[in-house]
Amino acid sequence: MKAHSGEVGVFVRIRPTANFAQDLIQCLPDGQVTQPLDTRKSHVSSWSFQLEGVLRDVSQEEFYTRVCRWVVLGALDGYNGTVMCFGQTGAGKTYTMTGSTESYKQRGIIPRALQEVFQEVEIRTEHAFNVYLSYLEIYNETLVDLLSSLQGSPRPSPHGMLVMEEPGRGVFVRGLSLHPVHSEEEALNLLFEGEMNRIIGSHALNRNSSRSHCIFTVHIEARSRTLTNAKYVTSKLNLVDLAGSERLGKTGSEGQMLKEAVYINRSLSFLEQAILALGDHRREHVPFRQSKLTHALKDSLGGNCNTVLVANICGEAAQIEETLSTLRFAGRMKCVRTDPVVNEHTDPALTRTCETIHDSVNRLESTYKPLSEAQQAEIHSQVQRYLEGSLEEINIISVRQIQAVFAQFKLAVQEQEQRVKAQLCQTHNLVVKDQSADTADVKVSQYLIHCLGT
Ligand SMILES: Nc1ncnc2c1ncn2[C@@H]1O[C@H](COP(=O)(O)OP(=O)(O)OP(=O)(O)O)[C@@H](O)[C@H]1O
Repeated sequence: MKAHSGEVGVFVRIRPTANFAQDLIQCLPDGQVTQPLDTRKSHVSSWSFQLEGVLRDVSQEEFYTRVCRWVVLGALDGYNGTVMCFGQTGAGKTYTMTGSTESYKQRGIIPRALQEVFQEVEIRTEHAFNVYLSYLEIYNETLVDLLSSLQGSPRPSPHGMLVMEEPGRGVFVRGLSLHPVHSEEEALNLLFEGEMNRIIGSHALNRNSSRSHCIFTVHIEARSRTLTNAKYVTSKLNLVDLAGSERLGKTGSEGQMLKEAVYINRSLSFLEQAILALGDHRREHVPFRQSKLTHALKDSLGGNCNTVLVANICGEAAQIEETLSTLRFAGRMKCVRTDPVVNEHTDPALTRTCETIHDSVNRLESTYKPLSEAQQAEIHSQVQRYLEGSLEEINIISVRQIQAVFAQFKLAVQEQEQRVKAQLCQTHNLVVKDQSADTADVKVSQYLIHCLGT
């Protein structure tokens, strides 16, 4: 079940209810929602939403395979990916994203994605992968690093954490720790560490209600082991568990919980405004900076990203208002366009190394190329001037030239020999003819001829 390219994939997951048979909101696979007759308060009893699919009574494994797997595999190919769970409190967002601790079979999207990533790293041997994790919590408009307690985490910045944007790097959180992981086990340990640090509260609709938005990010970098170019790809896989919207009357939140609920509802409303603007192609401005959540998710909602929204709803008729509100949000998300492209980069250090190697290979090649006539004449001239003393150094840039210079020297020595021999022969003849010449001169000439190998 893969969303069409250029569209956000929107899926509905219905939390199973105890009164499944009579109490269920009818939610058909094509996005039709109907309300049971006896709970109708108005005459509108049927709504229609454009969605990828409605999943009811599916196992965690099937849900992951049908909805998320393609986004995870895309991240290994260099595409950014986002899977985000949205819905009212208690609808099953954390169950979907992290899973239940009750059994291994009930593990959610994050542990399954980590397993998939490391299985693929083993299989894709032609690439060297670097995997890093970060875990961000947004609680009451404050950014919290859920992994800051781990060894090796940077000391918290005195200026606090901040959502920032840089060309080429996109959106990132300054001060958020990034942890290298080399195996599924190591990654799961970090996930559990972060889970322990999350802020959980208890209210009428959920005993373990997340009081914050959480963004678990898998950062992937892949370099080819076979190609010696400086290109490499990176991606960010954002797995987002949003805090649940809540009707304050229904949850009965008070005090700190009430304050949290107000922050949660306000930030979700800003998220909805950003989604509305993203889906309206006539609007030039998208209000991402209204909240920390929308700012942190700026490059993860649409644009260069494979995006999936999971709309978690409760099956009970009593939750119809909240369900419709969630489905309206899901419908708006469907209007958001995406344009995923592989994040390819060039390593400047490696580029320089490659250029140096390339230059050396070129020089080595040119070094063994035969010399042209002009080059040979130039070397001949340089050697002559060097021998005469008018040139101090011979300009040599290749092995071929060295060979040519030696050849010229050999020639010069041979010519010199010829000249000496000729001179000596002349002198010898003179000596033979001129009996009056000094015998000592003759001996010197004979000695020289012997030395020169005649
Ligand atoms: N598909 C499901 N199958 C079985 N149990 C589920 C399912 N969905 C949710 N639950 C159970 O329902 C309860 C509430 O779910 P969960 O905590 O995931 O909701 P939530 O949407 O994250 O709520 P909140 O926004 O308050 O954090 C949990 O006990 C969870 O195990």
